[in-house]
Amino acid sequence: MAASMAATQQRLALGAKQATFGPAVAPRSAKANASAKRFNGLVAEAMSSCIPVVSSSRRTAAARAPLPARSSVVAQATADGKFDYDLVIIGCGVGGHGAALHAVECGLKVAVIEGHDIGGTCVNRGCVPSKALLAASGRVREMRDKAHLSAMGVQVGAVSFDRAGVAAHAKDLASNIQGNLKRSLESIGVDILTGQAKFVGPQKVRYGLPGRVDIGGEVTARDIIIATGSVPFVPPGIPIDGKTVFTSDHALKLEWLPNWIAIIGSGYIGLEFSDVYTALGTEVTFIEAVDNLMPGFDREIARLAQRLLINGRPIDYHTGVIASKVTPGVPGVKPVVIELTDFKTKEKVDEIEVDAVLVATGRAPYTNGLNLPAIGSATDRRGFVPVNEKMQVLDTAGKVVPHVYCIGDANGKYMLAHAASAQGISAVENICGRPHVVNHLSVPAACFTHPEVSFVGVTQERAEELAKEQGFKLGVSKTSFKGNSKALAEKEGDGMAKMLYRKDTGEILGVHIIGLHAADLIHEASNAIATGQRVQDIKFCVHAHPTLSEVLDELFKGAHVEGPAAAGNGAAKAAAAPKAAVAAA
Ligand SMILES: Cc1cc2nc3c(=O)[nH]c(=O)nc-3n(C[C@H](O)[C@H](O)[C@H](O)COP(=O)(O)OP(=O)(O)OC[C@H]3O[C@@H](n4cnc5c(N)ncnc54)[C@H](O)[C@@H]3O)c2cc1C
Ligand SMILES: NC(=O)c1ccc[n+]([C@@H]2O[C@H](COP(=O)([O-])OP(=O)(O)OC[C@H]3O[C@@H](n4cnc5c(N)ncnc54)[C@H](O)[C@@H]3O)[C@@H](O)[C@H]2O)c1
Repeated sequence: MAASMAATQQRLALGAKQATFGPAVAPRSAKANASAKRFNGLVAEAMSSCIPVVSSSRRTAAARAPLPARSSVVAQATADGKFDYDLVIIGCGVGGHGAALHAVECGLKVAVIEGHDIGGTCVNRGCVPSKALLAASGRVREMRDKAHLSAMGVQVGAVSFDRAGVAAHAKDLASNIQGNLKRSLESIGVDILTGQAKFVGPQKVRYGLPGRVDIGGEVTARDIIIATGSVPFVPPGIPIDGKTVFTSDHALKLEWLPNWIAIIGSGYIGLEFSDVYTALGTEVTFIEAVDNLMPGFDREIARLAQRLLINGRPIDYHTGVIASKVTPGVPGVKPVVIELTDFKTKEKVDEIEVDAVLVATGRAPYTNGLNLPAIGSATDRRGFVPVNEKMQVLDTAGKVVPHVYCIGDANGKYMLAHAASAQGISAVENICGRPHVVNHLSVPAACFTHPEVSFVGVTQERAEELAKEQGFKLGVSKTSFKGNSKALAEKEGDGMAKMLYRKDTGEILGVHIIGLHAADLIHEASNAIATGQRVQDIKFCVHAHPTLSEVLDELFKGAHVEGPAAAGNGAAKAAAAPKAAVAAA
């Protein structure tokens, strides 16, 4: 599984390289982009329109911007002549894309049906453009940090940036990567069908675009994967005007930089945008329903994150409150008014005025319109498609619907891009008759702030509960970036890593990192969990010096397993290695 995932990623990287050096490079200037749009309907509509948001009271059924692209494809039947395709994937975000690549590798005849833009949220309105904004604004922050630079003997003059240039970087990157994804599918013979798809019966899907008789059709497939993703969730009482009150969909366009922005929600999106905004000179006020900021993170890591990412920056916060009513303003003329209500008592506690509001309160599945009753299924009350651990869709009685799978944000298991892709690969494995289950506890997560925060597995709070429930002794090992030569050379000693493990078996339960390049560092831990490596084994692995990865090396070496498991295989393997090397020589 890890190998096929890596292979998929390699193909993605290859696609990117081809686009960079090959003839199909997307133009970078705004003018050139404009002309490219005329030829690439997929890109054009994606970039110029906003997707619907889900309000808690009403699901916006408004059609996504129409995608004038390919009309219906006349498919040649599968080998047995029974179906048009072996596999049809509804939705071509990163989940659908990953599944399609793996399915072709497994010899299946595949079509994807995409209703809006290839690449979905991640490429067009998520991971990719947000990381471009973080990269550019992070550079501004770094170059303006005179104290940090002068401590290394470096002086810089005034540092300026061009907002439109930063925005163009994000837009161009998304457009490039969207093109790469599309080409990577076309090059291996995946049919890309355009339109919103819905079930019209078992193993049969109809797709099309409102008002476009030239686009659409009906296809049959032996297996179908639903990969329709998610859209921003907006709580009641918050009207989105896209100008002064907006979601990440609008914020990523960086159309203006308010002097003061309130960010509702201090999760991934809130934190990453606070990093972008404060680096570019905007003051931030967090409004968080829970009593502490970053409630989804391990408490100790969240406290340090608060010190590093919040306290030293122009950020204040209100916790334990919700924005019960928001009245949009007019940019530069009239402020936005936010009524704050105590989350527990429901009493109005305050009113604040800001220039803009970013709503970052989670995401809702985009699953309406799929017509699940046609296959005997229905979404749960939050709109997620119910699945079992093999990603097979369940019917209203909880039984497996044959030949239908759901992956990614639409099933709500873990709303991350790489989780969607891993689930897609897993579903294809199951379709091919090789039973497979994704271990979500080995799926890493990262927040790309400066410094980054990353983790895999459970928090310390959850690990303590597990230790009590299951009667084992919990081990906690910690290291600091302050003792790491590479981090100190970079004058980036702020940060820590923490590992939670079972003292009796050495099983790794969770690893949390905050510090320079934490998002890259976490993979040694996530791979260890995925492959069942234990502390007593991994502590014998050798890390290059001086590297940040030694933060993890120390973390593993600092762990102590007790009892019979303590010796592990590591010592034995380490002792055997020289003999093996001699034998090989
Ligand atoms: C601002 C932001 C930043 C993010 N950053 C990261 C990050 O750094 N790392 C990370 O791992 N995750 C990140 N995420 C989350 C990540 O984007 C999602 O988890 C991921 O995109 C989910 O992939 P998916 O394939 O399930 O769905 P999506 O990417 O949402 O794709 C679903 C696709 O299905 C299409 N579709 C929907 N209904 C139909 C239909 N009926 N017929 C045909 N097509 C349909 C949609 O148009 C869409 O293209 C971020 C999200 C946001 C909003
Ligand atoms: N780096 C990444 O991997 C990355 C980056 C961005 C987004 N994402 C994904 O996108 C999804 C959405 O991100 P997000 O930050 O919107 O959601 P989130 O679930 O990470 O955080 C939402 C926050 O909003 C708070 N909240 C909810 N309702 C509220 C209300 N009415 N008033 C005040 N606070 C409220 C919650 O307590 C929580 O802290 C996440 O599931 C995440 O997986 C990932």
